[in-house]
Amino acid sequence: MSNSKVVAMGNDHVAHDLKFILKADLEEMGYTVINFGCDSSDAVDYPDYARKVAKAIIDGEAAWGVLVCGSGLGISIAANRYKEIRATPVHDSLGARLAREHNNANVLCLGAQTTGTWVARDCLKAFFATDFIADVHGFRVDMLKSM
Ligand SMILES: O=C[C@H](O)[C@H](O)[C@H](O)COP(=O)(O)O
Repeated sequence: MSNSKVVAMGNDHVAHDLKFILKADLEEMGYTVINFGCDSSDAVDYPDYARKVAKAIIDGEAAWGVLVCGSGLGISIAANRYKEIRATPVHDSLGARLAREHNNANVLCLGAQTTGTWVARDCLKAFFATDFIADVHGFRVDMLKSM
């Protein structure tokens, strides 16, 4: 079965509320969501959740990831430790669109403390509505793969 409509989600304790909102949006958009995140305010460590989502993508369980922490920064740094992951922190829908068009990002990172709920939802929609423009930008993404 194709995993192209499967999204792995991960988040820390700061971001469980936003995670559930984005999960519902993704399901409404027709995606199956695997929730690897934490579901409460009890303190956890964002690298653990970035690792779970990266592993799901590397193992072929999901094609996409959405990671949310306070800033969207720590969790993106953690996810980008994995060669197969192109995780981009995004703060508006233009950034979300360019992350797909130019960078072929496979993981969207959002900050629950830095991006309002409606902007985050807008970013999500833009990210998942946009295709990579491989014929123009593919050679640079290939360069990333070889680094
Ligand atoms: O980049 C890291 C994230 O913003 C974390 O959500 C944040 O560091 C968690 O901080 P605290 O444990 O103070 O809630």
